[in-house]
Amino acid sequence: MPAFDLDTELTAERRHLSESRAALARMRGRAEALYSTGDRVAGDAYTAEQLGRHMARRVKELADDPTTPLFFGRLDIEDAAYHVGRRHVTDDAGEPMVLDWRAPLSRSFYRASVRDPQGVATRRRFGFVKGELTSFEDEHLDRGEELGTSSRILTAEIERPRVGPMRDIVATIQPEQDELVRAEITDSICVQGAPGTGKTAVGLHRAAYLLYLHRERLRRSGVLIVGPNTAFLSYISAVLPALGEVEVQQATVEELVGRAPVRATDSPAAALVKHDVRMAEVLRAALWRKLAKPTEPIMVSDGSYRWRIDAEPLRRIVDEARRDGLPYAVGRERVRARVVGLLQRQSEYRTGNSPTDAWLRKMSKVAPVTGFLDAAWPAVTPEALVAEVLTDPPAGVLDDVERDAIRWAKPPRTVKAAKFTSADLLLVDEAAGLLEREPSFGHVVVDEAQDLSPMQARAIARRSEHGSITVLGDLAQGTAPWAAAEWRETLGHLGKPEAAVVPLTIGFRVPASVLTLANRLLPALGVDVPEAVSLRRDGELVVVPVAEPSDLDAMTLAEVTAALAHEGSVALIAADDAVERLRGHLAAAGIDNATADDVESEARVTVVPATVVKGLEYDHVVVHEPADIVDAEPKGLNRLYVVLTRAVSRLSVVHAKPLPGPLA
Ligand SMILES: Nc1ncnc2c1ncn2[C@@H]1O[C@H](COP(=O)(O)OP(=O)(O)OP(=O)(O)O)[C@@H](O)[C@H]1O
Repeated sequence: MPAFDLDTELTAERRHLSESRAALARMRGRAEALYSTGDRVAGDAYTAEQLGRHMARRVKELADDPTTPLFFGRLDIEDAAYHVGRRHVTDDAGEPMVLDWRAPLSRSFYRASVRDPQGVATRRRFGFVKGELTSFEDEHLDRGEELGTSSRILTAEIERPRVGPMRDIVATIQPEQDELVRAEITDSICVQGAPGTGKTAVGLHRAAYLLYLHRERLRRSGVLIVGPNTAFLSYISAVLPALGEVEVQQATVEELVGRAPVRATDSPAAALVKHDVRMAEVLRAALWRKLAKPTEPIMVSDGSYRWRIDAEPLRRIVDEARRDGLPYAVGRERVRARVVGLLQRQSEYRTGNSPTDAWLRKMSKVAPVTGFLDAAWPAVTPEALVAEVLTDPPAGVLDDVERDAIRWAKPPRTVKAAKFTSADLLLVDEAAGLLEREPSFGHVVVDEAQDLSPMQARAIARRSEHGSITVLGDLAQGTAPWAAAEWRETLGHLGKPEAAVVPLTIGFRVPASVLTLANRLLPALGVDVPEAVSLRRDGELVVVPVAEPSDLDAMTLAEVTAALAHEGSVALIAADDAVERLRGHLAAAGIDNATADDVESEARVTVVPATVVKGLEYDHVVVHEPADIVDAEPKGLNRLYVVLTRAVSRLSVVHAKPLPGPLA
């Protein structure tokens, strides 16, 4: 017989939950009241605006989502009980009722063990159904009891059906994940994890953790999440707001570098050259080649005076600015300032007066000075530099075949009229980085990083130069032509060669039976990565061979229909060129279906092109003709590995052609 009565205990916990909810509502009420009086109490318009922004964010942060539990755990430490939840809740006297999961004390909720109890006598996990507290589970660490991954509540959380966008995992972060989430802000880390090991979850929770611990610093510099496509970004978009973090930017690399619209596409050969790291060298050389040794003096008439600077000091100024390693445009302004400085010295010497600011401004723009600059250190725009390189790719770094591959067949008449491809915009971004420094984020999380090209990685490096990064990926899921085969090189391009590579191996998504099938592909993928071990013993795998190719679509439709009999989301994944046809079949059969971008859709079936499904997950996945998915691209087997590892509960593989080699 336990020392306490379960019902009484449950009732007490429910009471604490409702009292905490009420306290949170009062906190929000106070924040709202302050928000609405903000402009009256603030001294001036600027302070009012700042205060208004702060309070608006605070009000948003304090929103209570009735469908998620306000707390999910409790620690008993030396006769005191601490409830651990999504955010701090205090009573009217300021006493804590719920501790934020990121608070130092909460760490023990995730890390304490029998071996290292960290002062915790009992750890309690709560079970919830639709926001209602329905059960709890105790581990008496002081009595040597520990559940680990056999916790019923953890199992239920992992096995729950998936609907809608990704959810947070604060209630069940595992120790190996927690170590990454709570790594120091100065640490850049690279997480190599098999499918479904929680890489994305870890990255997002680390962002939330760092924002909590270093709020002021990161508010100024910002936190950025980089994902592979917009479908993925909308899938993860709800996680940070649910954790109270509403000010994190999310973008694809294309969006980061998208200063002009994409108006053309590259041939595969051209794209390969443009994504190659040697393009950085090509652009750098093309830019600095523009400097010319000054050979003429500068002569400026200024009223009745004439000033002169000889070619020799001008050469020195240019050389020094070059040696300082400044970005190009900054160097140009440095040279201008030094020239004006020399003119100023002459004027002071002759007139005995310090010149005015207006005089200095005038001198910096007089024709002899700008003429000298235009010859010795000409102004250039990033677009113009790239246009120049693509019009006539310089020899030296690239071979003739590569130069031909990227040469514009028909150069545009003006730079403005240039039709840039998405790879060109990366080059423009690289060029912009040579001209001026990008402001750096405080922390950047990069997901699916195995697919970054060197030039994409450099675009991210420019935005995280003074911050740290969390790199998430799986070499086995690399599908881009330039996908990494090992992490060191990518980390070098990302500007963090020293980042530790840490593996995650416990799989929370894919059931063991499905993982066993997908793992058969691993030896053929040409990378050396640890396999995931699935925590999930449930799950089903069905392979449906179709004898008559003309029956393939109908059999696929039948599998989707059968899947709908179960709870949860259903994805039909096919080679990209089959997607429209299959959507047509579903529509004709009256089955409502959505595209992967549309996370708000009510439709239970999503039809996803194989090239878009990375990072996503569905309860039931129907894969249509794997051989076509493999044949569609050079890294088709890697793509198939991604596709097969999207299923949370059930996977059906429907095929008329023979299954690809390793699966047959
Ligand atoms: N500690 C955990 N508790 C409960 N669920 C978890 C935990 N860790 C991960 N999950 C769940 O497992 C699933 C997979 O996680 P996530 O998408 O982060 O994996 P991933 O490693 O990024 O996968 P992929 O490589 O396929 O993109 C998600 O539904 C996530 O919520």
